Amino acid sequence: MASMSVKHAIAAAKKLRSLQERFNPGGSDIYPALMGDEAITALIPSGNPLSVHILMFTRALREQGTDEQYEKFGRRADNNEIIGTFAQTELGHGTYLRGLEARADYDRGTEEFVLNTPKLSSYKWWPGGLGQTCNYCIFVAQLYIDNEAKGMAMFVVQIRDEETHMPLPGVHVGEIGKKMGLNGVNNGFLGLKDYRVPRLNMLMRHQQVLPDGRFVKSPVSQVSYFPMVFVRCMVARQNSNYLAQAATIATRYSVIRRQSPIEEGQPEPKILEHLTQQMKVIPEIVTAVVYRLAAANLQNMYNETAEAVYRKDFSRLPELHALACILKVATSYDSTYGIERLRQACGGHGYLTAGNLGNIFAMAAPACTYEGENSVLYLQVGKILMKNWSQVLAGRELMPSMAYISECSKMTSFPQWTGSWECLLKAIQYACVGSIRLAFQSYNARVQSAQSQTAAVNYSGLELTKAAELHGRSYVAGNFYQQIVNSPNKHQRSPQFQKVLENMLELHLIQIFFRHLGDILRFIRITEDEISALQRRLEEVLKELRPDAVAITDAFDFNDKILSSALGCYDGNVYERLFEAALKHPLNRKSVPDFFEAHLKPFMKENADNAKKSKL
Ligand SMILES: CCCCCCCC/C=C\CCCCCCC/C=C/C(=O)SCCNC(=O)CCNC(=O)[C@H](O)C(C)(C)COP(=O)(O)OP(=O)(O)OC[C@H]1O[C@@H](n2cnc3c(N)ncnc32)[C@H](O)[C@@H]1OP(=O)(O)O
Ligand SMILES: Cc1cc2nc3c(=O)[nH]c(=O)nc-3n(C[C@H](O)[C@H](O)[C@H](O)COP(=O)(O)OP(=O)(O)OC[C@H]3O[C@@H](n4cnc5c(N)ncnc54)[C@H](O)[C@@H]3O)c2cc1C
Repeated sequence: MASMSVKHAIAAAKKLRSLQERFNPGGSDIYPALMGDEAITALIPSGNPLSVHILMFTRALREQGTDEQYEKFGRRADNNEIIGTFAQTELGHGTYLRGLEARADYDRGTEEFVLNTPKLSSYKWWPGGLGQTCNYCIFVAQLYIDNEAKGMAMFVVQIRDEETHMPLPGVHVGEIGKKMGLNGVNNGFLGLKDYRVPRLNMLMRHQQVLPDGRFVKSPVSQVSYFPMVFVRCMVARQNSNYLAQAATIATRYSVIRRQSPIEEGQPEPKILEHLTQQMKVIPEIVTAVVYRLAAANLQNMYNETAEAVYRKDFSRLPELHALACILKVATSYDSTYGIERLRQACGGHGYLTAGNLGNIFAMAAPACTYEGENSVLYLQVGKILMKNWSQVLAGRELMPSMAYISECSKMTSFPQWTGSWECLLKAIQYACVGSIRLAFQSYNARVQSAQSQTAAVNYSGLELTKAAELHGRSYVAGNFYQQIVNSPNKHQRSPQFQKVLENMLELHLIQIFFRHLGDILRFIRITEDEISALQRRLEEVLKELRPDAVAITDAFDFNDKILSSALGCYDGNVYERLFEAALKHPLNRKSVPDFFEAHLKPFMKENADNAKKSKL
């Protein structure tokens, strides 16, 4: 599997390079080129062993290295002359970066760093492609000068000979073992023992170690986290893709499969005629669209911030960090939940490998963990919300994506309930601000009672997480509302298309309203009649969107090769393809399986003999 994945990954990397040259000639930004990433991802259903090389190794060299270091390492990496990974996580630490144990001791006598993973728990563990594919890595270690810790630093480390691919002396590298998916990625482990690299192998765009050992601190230490921010932005796009693929499969199957008459004596309808099936499938189609739009917005913000950081303007880093966290969490959680819900909507055939929904789930699910485990990133955002609430109390302006928090904070009560889109959006935002206020009261009370900020974050963790989740909902729903209702290119849309988009907005807002009804009722009085009216609208908008479901998923434009699903094939010949796949199973090569003579027959005979004996 690994060699097949590498073969496909090389084909994908060549395709990506050509896309890059087409969309972004000579440029460094791979995102425009990734418009073909659905194809790239589909080429390698067991995961891409070059993903981290492309997404993190090359970018870290470009963004964290000096121009000279880019010339020495980055150009060769961009050109795929060397293959690298991003080796930060260790067997013993992944989230708490200040706890990383790998160390880099500066030797001013030789102007080198001596790299060590002092204990088993210090081994790098998980980096994509590290096991077998890569010959280089970005090695993240605690920097020590004269045995004084200076914080985290990144080092370009060659781990395998470029000709023979043999691990170099002092390098212990290999594959970490089978996973629940992505088994073509060869995630690996790496131990270094007294491994020396020249001083200029430390990436020094933002922080430097001078030949005499003097340390020049980064103006903003968080800029070293930038490679992770980029991938969080990519995850938002990629996981919305996974959800869109699953939604396409389930939608197509739901208009092929017929089951259970709705009226006595009537023929069995397509299962998508059942209202409950519509409630399983159509909201996931809309969620995929909602997150794809939010991810595109985030990517634009990343590109703008990256250019600003290149000019040493770090002002937008905090907002990008907050949004990248919230979108990475929301998209990975909701896509994973949605794909499983869509699998269940396809009955038993949804559980067949030939349906590919299990593999799409296995590809999407780890995004809840890598690039910052979701619950940890929610806490990150919760902390940022506490800082911003302090700004609100001090009457200061907030970052644009949090402006609604200021507005809602000035409302003494929620206006008369109208049930309009603006009303629904404001209700989610108002509930979010109410949750932030309550979280801040708990958090601040703890800080005032002399608890450390870290402890206060931990003990207020449930409320911080709730506030962060509602902030994510507010941002995503607000972005979707703007794109549908206030988009500058709205007039270019046909009335029919605008109506479909507005139906999707209606469904998204009502669905989020019902998902957080408890949170909303905590702060807003809504009558039973007003809630029942929303229930009716939900049923109505599902009915309205039903005729457009296939067209919307066709517009995702995934071909059969990408979907790789007997349930979601464009020609709708589901049963023929399921049967074709079944006949290809190795067990069907022989009429009588080998295990019959070896195991089953003796087992049955022994039981029959025992039964006879017991009768005697
Ligand atoms: C061939 C073709 C290929 C093409 C590919 C096809 C397309 C595929 C696309 C996408 C698929 C994705 C594939 C990806 C593959 C997986 C790769 C996975 C890689 C990894 O997992 S890398 C390791 C990731 N690890 C983490 O994320 C660690 C998480 N932990 C942390 O971030 C930190 O420890 C912390 C933030 C949780 C805690 O930090 P700390 O305790 O040190 O201190 P804090 O007080 O919390 O923070 C200090 C300060 O810094 C601010 N901060 C924190 N993080 C950031 C950041 N990232 N950016 C900016 N600022 C940050 C924080 O807000 C605090 O600020 P204040 O001091 O409060 O102001
Ligand atoms: C498929 C895959 C690919 C990966 N690729 C890479 C890669 O290329 N490079 C790389 O460096 N890493 C990679 N990783 C590692 C990934 O970044 C880590 O798994 C992730 O950061 C979580 O760290 P951990 O696994 O050590 O879990 P831990 O940090 O040990 O956390 C375990 C659990 O403890 C809880 N927890 C931890 N900290 C806190 C906290 N502060 N507050 C509350 N609860 C907390 C959470 O529930 C968390 O899930 C990959 C992981 C996977 C699954």
